[in-house]
Amino acid sequence: LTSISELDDLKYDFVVIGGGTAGSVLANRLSEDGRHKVLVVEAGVDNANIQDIIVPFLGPGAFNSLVDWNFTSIPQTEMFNRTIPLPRGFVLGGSSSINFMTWNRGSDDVWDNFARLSNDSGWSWDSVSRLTPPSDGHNTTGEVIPSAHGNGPVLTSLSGFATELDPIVSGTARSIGGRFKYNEDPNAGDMIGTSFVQNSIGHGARSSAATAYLVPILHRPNLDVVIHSRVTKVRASYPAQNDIPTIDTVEIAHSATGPRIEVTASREIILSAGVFGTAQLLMLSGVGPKEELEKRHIPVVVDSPDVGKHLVDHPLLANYFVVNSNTSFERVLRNGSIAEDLLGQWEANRTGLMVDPAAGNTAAFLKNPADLFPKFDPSSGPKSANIEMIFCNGFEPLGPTSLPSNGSFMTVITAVVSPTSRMNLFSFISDNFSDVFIGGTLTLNSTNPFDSPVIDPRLYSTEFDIQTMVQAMKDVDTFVSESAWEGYIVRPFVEFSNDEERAIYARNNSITVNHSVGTARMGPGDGTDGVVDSSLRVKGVNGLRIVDASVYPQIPENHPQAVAYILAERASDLIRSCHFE
Ligand SMILES: Cc1cc2nc3c(=O)[nH]c(=O)nc-3n(C[C@H](O)[C@H](O)[C@H](O)COP(=O)(O)OP(=O)(O)OC[C@H]3O[C@@H](n4cnc5c(N)ncnc54)[C@H](O)[C@@H]3O)c2cc1C
Repeated sequence: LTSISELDDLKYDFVVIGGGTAGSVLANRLSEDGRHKVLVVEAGVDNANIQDIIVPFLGPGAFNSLVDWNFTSIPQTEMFNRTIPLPRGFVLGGSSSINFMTWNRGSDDVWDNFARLSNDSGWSWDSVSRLTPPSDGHNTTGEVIPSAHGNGPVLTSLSGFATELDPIVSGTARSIGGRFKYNEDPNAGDMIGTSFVQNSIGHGARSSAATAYLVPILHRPNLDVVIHSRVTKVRASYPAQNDIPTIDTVEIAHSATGPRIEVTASREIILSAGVFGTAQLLMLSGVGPKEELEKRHIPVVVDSPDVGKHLVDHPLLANYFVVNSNTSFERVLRNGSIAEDLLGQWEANRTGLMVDPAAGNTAAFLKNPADLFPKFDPSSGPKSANIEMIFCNGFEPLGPTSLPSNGSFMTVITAVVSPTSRMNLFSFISDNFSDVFIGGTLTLNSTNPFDSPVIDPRLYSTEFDIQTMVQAMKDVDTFVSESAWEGYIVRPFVEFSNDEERAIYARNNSITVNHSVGTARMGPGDGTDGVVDSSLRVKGVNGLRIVDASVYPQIPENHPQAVAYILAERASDLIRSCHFE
């Protein structure tokens, strides 16, 4: 449905707010047995027939377009007051429809850590992906362990277009070993090492939550999906019993000034509006830090101090090298007719450069060297990294540097994947938690649901984060100085003589990997630590759960979309166990 005026009945069993990554999974699982009426309310547009979404190489074309919310951070103090773009999917499938498609389930200790932080052993290591053959059908022996993969509907595969970098990177990892050792399959429980990248791609096209979970079930008579419709508030329709209100009503609008329509849910409302939308909607509905709500004259339903706190993302830096190459992909970015030919090839038989995201076919997840921050490792455990490097066969325009008009390039993307810009200041020095909170925040800009919230990820707000990025830059230099790279690398695009120069460059040029999480995090029991309990129920009310990346109790040290799918699959089981006899 394209308008709320098309809804003929305003009463459902379940209402899912947001038809994004997690919301699409819930829509599917909750409507599966046909006995419950489910409504999905999506603010954004339809995902069908949008070329930048479907063709993997064209993915970045979706940023800053009509399928992107186009959020921007406030000026970042530790980045010379630069503002950082924060894209999010404004479309069915949500961010899974516009992301870079890298597929990491996380190490087993990411999941064990979720279980520890929520005091719920149910959050354990599990599998949800199905591996399909790469588009070029190449022999993948030694690049992936098929038995480590499950049978969920999202199609995942290795790259379908080999690049000259692939054998150099994997060969270097095998010869250098140590921190850079070769890892046959990063999705088999241990992420550490250098591997071939798996993507949420099947048969040369993006596999998103919309294509895998939502579109195939749109015919179900007990499911309604309405797009172009923004939820502006959730509330209780009758007085609280035992002081605990039951949230059962969703207010929806097309525009800031347009009429509000109310829909009720007899069983549950599930908030899956993503890391920015969910926290904003909670606060607009009176669930949030008391002082923040009172400042905006919003009646307090629940004083929930963690709403909008602990926002954290992975800082990203593009490291460029001038290389000897005839195949690096910037020729496609510079010349429209080459791009057209490659698109023609993709349309004809789903082969060629367009079948992969330009994100690179190989990546490494590394621990910091032991002497960088001795005895301090904020990651989830020994199989989770501090640093990621992604090797891209061309110039990735990620950050303020524009594509030079000539020359061939390699980009090595580096990221800090265990950032500490999320903690209390002293929490990692001793067990004495301090009140000095240094994590990122999301707060309201106004009470208008159509205004963007104020987003402050506080990138590089700790010494650990900036020094880890400097280490990552030096790790790249170490890796590419091995003999396998001789004759290929001409020179680094930017030369550094010391770590101070590296740190300044990182602060000046970093963006994020778009992995924001944590604004409504999960906490143990019923206490005020955390917005939701380990079953993802909002503390202090009945009838409302949150299922999306905002509930992660710690940022996973990997690309987080697969974590959202797994989270939503388990949430569906939890909800079904309460309501499905
Ligand atoms: C540009 C980009 C690149 C990324 N690259 C990768 C990658 O390569 N690999 C990886 O693993 N992860 C990647 N990620 C991260 C990953 O995609 C997200 O973490 C994940 O998809 C989040 O899922 P979600 O369900 O929490 O939110 P989303 O998928 O963002 O879903 C939220 C949905 O709610 C809707 N919504 C919001 N507010 C409202 C409202 N008020 N009313 C109605 N609907 C609303 C939104 O329109 C959206 O559809 C990337 C993200 C982005 C943005």
